[in-house]
Amino acid sequence: MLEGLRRRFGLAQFDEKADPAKLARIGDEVRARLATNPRAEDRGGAKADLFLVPDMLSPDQCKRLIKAIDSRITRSTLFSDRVAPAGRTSSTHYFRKDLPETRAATAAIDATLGIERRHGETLQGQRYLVGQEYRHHCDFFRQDRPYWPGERPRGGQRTWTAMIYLNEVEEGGQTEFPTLGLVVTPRPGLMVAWNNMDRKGRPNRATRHAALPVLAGSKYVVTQWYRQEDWQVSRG
Ligand SMILES: O=C(O)CCC(=O)C(=O)O
Ligand SMILES: [Fe+2]
Repeated sequence: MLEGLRRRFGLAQFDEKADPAKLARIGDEVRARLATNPRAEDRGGAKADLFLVPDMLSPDQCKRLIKAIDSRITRSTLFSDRVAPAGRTSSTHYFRKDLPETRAATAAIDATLGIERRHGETLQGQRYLVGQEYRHHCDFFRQDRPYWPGERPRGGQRTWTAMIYLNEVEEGGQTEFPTLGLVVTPRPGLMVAWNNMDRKGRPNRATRHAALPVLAGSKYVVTQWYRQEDWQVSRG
């Protein structure tokens, strides 16, 4: 098919690392699991698969994760070339996977979603100070972007995002999903988990979201992104 036609009709070329059939199956499995979890609250409705699950981590676990984040932190980067450099102003911590608090957090998230550890990216922590934010964006990858050849061999497309708030923010810092009409207020231990794909296994733009600016206090979260294939730290 001609490249121009493909682009005009928004048809992505088939890529086995972003395979709609596989992505739809992962979406179905995780949604079915969360839908039968009495602690999970469905907030995505017909537009997206999105659930809230409270008390994923104890207050003590949250405190220890915050301490780890503060111990080693660097300016957050963007995978996307489309978000303005000012669009993500938080700082990031990459958790060592052998630490007990990292293992406890990833085990709890994996078990709740029913996704195997091999699909999980390195667990990240984010810290937002007053004025810091992450403007509206989607977490999925676009195959027509310069970052895709780099992300593709590292496990391919992103499937689910699971984020757990670690503290209460004095003011601001909510996560907003404008298309879903949803604003989530940070609460320690609360997880928000969503499928970045739609039910046909294609990127779901209804999952567009932002971390609203922190107005007072600070905000700490851990974020787990899952990939269609096995996560690879180095390329190959
Ligand atoms: O911190 C938040 O509320 C959202 C963060 C986010 O969207 C991301 O890190 O991709
Ligand atoms: Fe995001």
